[in-house]
Amino acid sequence: MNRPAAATPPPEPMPAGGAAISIKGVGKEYTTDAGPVRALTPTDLEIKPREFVVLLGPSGCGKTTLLRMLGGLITPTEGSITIGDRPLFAEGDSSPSQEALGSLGFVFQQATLMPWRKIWKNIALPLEVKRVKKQERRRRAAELAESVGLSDFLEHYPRALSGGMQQRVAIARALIHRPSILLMDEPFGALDAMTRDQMNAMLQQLWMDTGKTVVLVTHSISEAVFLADRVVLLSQRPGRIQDIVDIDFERPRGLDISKDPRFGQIVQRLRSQLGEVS
Ligand SMILES: Nc1ncnc2c1ncn2[C@@H]1O[C@H](COP(=O)(O)OP(=O)(O)OP(=O)(O)O)[C@@H](O)[C@H]1O
Repeated sequence: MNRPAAATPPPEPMPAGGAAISIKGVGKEYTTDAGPVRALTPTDLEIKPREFVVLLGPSGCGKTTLLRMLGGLITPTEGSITIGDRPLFAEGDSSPSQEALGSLGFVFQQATLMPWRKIWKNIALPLEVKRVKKQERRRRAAELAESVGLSDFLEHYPRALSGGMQQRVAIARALIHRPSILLMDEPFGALDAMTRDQMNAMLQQLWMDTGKTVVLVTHSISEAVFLADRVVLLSQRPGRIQDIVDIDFERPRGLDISKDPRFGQIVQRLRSQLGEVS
């Protein structure tokens, strides 16, 4: 595994003792031709600065819906979301505050790189939009490429990279504007099991090195227990928080932690809870 270096600067300061993300009564009902679809019941959750929270739950329980609302990509039907001390959505807002959006980076299941752009230019794309000078874009892209173990690929094109490497590029791209919070929607869901394990180890190290707050959605119970400080278990649609499980294994966690009997017990507990609701 490529062990990333501690390259990125510390995240933006958060209010002392305050939450990184505060979710109050946030719910979502989609309007469809067949009528309203309630995806998420009004939900409260506080996420601490530098915390690693994993959203876990059965298919269709509203995990992606919640994450996309945190990312300002869709509007809550009710409730409010605050990022640090900045409202992202106040109650009744129909669009997110641009100021709060600056604290957020988003990683999707697909890397969606631009095939005609070199890796460093893919990583630096958000800075190009902000008209940052080329030398500075190149410097910051190289720094982040190092932190995700891709220093040797800056001048390559995406086609030369495996799926896991492309997802590393997507993570670097999401971090290039120095957000304090990283939102990840099944980022490794399309990868094979071995690559996924490596990516989880890389992500844990990156999180430890950079001090970001991470919210990650997954279907995988073992991935959730390996990565999380807290697993937030959502019930079947319409989603609601069914349980919150603290995971207190020491960091860094090695991949062999899955052999620890206590790891197995937590996985089993979550599995039976998921079984109860699916
Ligand atoms: N744009 C939309 N319009 C209408 N209904 C939607 C829309 N997006 C999601 N839904 C519905 O809302 C519910 C929650 O979807 P969501 O994608 O948030 O769940 P999920 O837990 O992320 O599912 P999965 O694990 O399968 O990705 C589902 O029933 C889904 O069909």
